[in-house]
Amino acid sequence: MSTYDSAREQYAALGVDTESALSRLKNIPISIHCWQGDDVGGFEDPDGQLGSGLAVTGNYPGKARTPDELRSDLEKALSLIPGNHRLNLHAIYLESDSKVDRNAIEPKHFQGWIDWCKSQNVGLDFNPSCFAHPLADAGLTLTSPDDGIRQFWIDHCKASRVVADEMGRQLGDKTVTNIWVPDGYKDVPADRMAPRQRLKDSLDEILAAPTEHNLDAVESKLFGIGSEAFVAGSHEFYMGYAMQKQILLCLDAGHFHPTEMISEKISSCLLFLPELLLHVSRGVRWDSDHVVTFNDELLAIAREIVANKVEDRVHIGLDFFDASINRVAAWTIGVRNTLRALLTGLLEPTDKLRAAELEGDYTTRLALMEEVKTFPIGAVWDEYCRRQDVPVGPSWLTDVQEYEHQVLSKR
Ligand SMILES: C[C@H](O)[C@H](O)[C@@H](O)C(=O)CO
Ligand SMILES: [Mn+2]
Repeated sequence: MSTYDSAREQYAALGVDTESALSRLKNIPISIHCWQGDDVGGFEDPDGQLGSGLAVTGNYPGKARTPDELRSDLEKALSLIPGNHRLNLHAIYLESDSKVDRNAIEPKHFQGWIDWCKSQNVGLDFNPSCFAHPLADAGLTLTSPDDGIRQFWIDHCKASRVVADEMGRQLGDKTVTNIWVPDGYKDVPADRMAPRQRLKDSLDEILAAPTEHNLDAVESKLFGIGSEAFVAGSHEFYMGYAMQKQILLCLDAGHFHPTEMISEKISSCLLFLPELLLHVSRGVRWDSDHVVTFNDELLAIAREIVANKVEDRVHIGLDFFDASINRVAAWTIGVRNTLRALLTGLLEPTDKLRAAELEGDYTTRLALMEEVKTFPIGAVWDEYCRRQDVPVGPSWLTDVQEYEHQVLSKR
């Protein structure tokens, strides 16, 4: 008997069908963030500085310097990840022979990405980039009291929605467009209301035009480097805004107090919002954007999605950037972990756990939850990788090392 057949029997005895878990997993796309591939650099300016509270540490050789290099690295990662996924692109990854400022971006500047996504059977998500720009140096974009600066960023976000709508149209899909702005203050503000009023007014203007192939999302944050005392786009702000407009709220796992978990928020948010976007990340003491590991919070996030059967309402994006390790490996580790966590949730005996809970039998609930933790999820995962024709176990690392030797080390 194969290890998979034996695992299937073990799960079946608990009332869990491994085959239906695998077919559900196949239909859950992960939106893979392009920015892990080049340390959030983009292709506007090779010497551009990141800033706006975003920081990437590490100097691992071989980062992508051009769109073609980034696409080649993504193709390598995709070949090691089971399933069909999406690409999450920032506006700074545009392609143009001449300088295009952010307020002038057009779909044509992203045609190369759209065509690549089509060729790879990959969906596409988008983000205006309200950072790493002289007009963001003061740390204020959509909340700026300077009308000219504020209008510039409003126009960038409007243009981004036009780009996203066209991406969705060409790919026969809906593009999720996520707005995150760094705006805040290092020290205690004298006025918390006015910046938030300006943010609300800016968003109202940005979202006024209807789109057909685009879903809007807004992302909150507790604090950033340089905005330790106040961030205009707080959780309460965006939760209220998303509810009022019935748009997507983006929950980034690194954007809350370190003991505050987004897994706990998913069910509450979905009672009041149509859909959610997640930025699955891993903060270590702060919003440090480490590669996601197979830890308790990742398991809890995945479990909330599949146990509640809300995978069609929760868009799963990744958001980490580690420049201290091989970047293709970073993607591969993060996406494989996220899928493995979803599979773990899909293999949970949810019906039995919920029945025990309803009967007030918390002993059975706890006992089953603990026993299932050491069930052979690895054998089911390996079977999934085998069926999807991607490397089983850690053998993918040899592929990445070979790619590093042949391609990355020559950059
Ligand atoms: C580059 C990303 O969009 C950015 O990380 C944002 O999503 C964020 O999480 C900022 O802290
Ligand atoms: Mn994020």
